[in-house]
Amino acid sequence: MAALRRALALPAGAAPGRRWVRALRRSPVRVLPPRKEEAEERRSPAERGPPPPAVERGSAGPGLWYEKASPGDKSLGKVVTVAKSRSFRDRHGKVLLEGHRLIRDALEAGAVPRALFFSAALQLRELPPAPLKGARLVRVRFEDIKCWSDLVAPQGMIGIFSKPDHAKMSYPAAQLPIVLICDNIRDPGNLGTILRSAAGAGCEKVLLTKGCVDPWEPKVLRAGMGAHFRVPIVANLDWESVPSNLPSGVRVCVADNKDPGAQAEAEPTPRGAGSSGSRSGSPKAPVKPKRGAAPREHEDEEGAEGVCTSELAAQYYYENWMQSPAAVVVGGETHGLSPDALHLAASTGGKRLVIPVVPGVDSLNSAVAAAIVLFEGKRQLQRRRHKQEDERQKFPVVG
Ligand SMILES: C[S@@+](CC[C@H](N)C(=O)[O-])C[C@H]1O[C@@H](n2cnc3c(N)ncnc32)[C@H](O)[C@@H]1O
Repeated sequence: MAALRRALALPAGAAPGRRWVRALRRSPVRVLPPRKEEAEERRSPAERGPPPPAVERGSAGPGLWYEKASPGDKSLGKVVTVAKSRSFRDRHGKVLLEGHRLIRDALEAGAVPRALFFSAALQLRELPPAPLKGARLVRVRFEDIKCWSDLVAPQGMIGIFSKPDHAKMSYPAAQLPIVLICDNIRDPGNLGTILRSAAGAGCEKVLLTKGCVDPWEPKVLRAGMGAHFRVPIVANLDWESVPSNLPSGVRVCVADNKDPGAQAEAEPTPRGAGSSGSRSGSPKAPVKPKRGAAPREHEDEEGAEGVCTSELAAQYYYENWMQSPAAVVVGGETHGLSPDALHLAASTGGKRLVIPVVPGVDSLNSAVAAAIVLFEGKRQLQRRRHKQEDERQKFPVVG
């Protein structure tokens, strides 16, 4: 039991599940006698010193001791499988990170490693050594890591970290005063791609409402390509707590695929029979949903007393909307924008931003829509800054 607990970097006394117990029974990992080991865990890494002589060990630098897993040790593979599960993340507040680059990014941002499995001591030397001193380091065969890995090209390194707390991490300075809000994004590939775009645009932060896929799921991490350590992510928010995570005076806009300008053009037109397909009309008029029609997010669930979301004006995304600070909501793959998102936008004087698409195409992928709107926000901001700079140069303040 203690062996698996140690491998999963769980505190002494943590109650492991049945799967772990089964894994432990088959574990040939060599450990200290349990009681002694648990006392050992309570000591600081500095007090602990090198691993006990019962464990074959090596050194990757001053004070950096690692254990060598014995050949044929199957238990570590199980450890990795368990550590990939959502229940492990939720119950123990730990996440699994794979790949040298991602692990280095995590360490540099201040994430706390608990256990690290690696295949070459050289790789370990390329990581910042200080945070590693508190972690259990285990050298395993590259072949084993390849078996456990989810990557197409495994990099020989897998780590178990405390689930990063955005408030305690350090990120590159934001370059775009936009908070992106993900409203029920369920697909891991989409969420990872959205995070990557938000990090690429230099967003302030990303809020994930309850119902979004867990950002620490391996597929999200994979698609995120390191974005998790470049932009703060606040997950699992209910809509009541979204406003307290936004800057004051923010205007919340929503990316909306329901283009009112397109409604009049529902009939398909043969290719070449008219313009390029994009609409010339403006979507600006607020849309009032018809009573009795299929429930649409614009309907006000709170009745006449609530915020009238049907009054949320629509405009094309390339028309001016960017003001600092801003927030943008992108809707989920299946249901699109939630009534809560529309309420929040209406209550902050926000707009619906429509990316026009050709007739017959219902919507874009949520990650694509998010990227288009974010980078357009960035373009508008830069254009305004350049204009202000030009004006300053044309009319310098004398005095
Ligand atoms: C796949 S779409 C949602 C489709 C959903 N079945 C619906 O009809 O609402 C996911 C989200 O991407 C964004 N989106 C997709 N296409 C868009 C467009 N043309 N303009 C603006 N946002 C768009 C919206 O936020 C939308 O809620």
